[in-house]
Amino acid sequence: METSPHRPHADRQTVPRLKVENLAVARGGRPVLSGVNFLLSGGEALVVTGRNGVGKSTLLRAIAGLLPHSGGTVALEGAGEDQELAQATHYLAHADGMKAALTVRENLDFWGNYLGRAEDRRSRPVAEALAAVGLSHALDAPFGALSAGQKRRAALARLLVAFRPLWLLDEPLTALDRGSREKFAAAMRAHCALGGLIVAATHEPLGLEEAGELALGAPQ
Ligand SMILES: Nc1ncnc2c1ncn2[C@@H]1O[C@H](COP(=O)(O)OP(=O)(O)OP(=O)(O)O)[C@@H](O)[C@H]1O
Repeated sequence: METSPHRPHADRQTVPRLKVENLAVARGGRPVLSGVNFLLSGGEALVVTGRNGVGKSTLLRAIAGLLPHSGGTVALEGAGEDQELAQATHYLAHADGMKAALTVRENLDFWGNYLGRAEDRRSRPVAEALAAVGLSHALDAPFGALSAGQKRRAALARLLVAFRPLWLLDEPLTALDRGSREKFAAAMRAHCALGGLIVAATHEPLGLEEAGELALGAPQ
């Protein structure tokens, strides 16, 4: 599957490139993906579509290095000196990765420090990240007391508190209302404008008109 997404304005000085070549992945001993090819450069987004069970989450997990490849290669070039793909990636799946008893601020402070926010000037302060997802009012609320959509917004703010060039997003819009979706679309556009890359699996429009599409076939 080949695709060449549209390329909006990005910081061209250190343009990272995600190169996926002839990728094949099996699950439970059964081939799920084969012959997946695409090239994504800093500033670009790719939306992965396809029916339930076709392998969208499998593709994201394989790119993140969480599933072995039965063939092909995944390489992130130019993300930073000696930077491994894992250190250059935010992988957002269904779990929120937050502690219920800690406040939203405490959770995001933890993640920002753990993920090395000080290492990149594009990392955003916690208050700014929460404003970007419309959750400023919940800064000091325990994470466990948030609604499903608010929890998702806090998880999305985690992407912003420590800049990492590659975002792998699995159904990022789950539980978000319309206003939150628009805010997150703006955050994704801002990430691309900073030279970031986004690969997102979704059944719903992300609000990124310039994104390329990788339509996985062979419905299960
Ligand atoms: N842990 C597992 N062990 C074996 N097979 C699995 C496992 N997880 C997923 N699969 C299989 O891999 C295939 C791809 O699953 P995947 O979750 O990647 O699909 P998807 O396109 O993301 O689906 P959805 O739209 O429902 O989220 C499916 O046929 C599924 O049954």
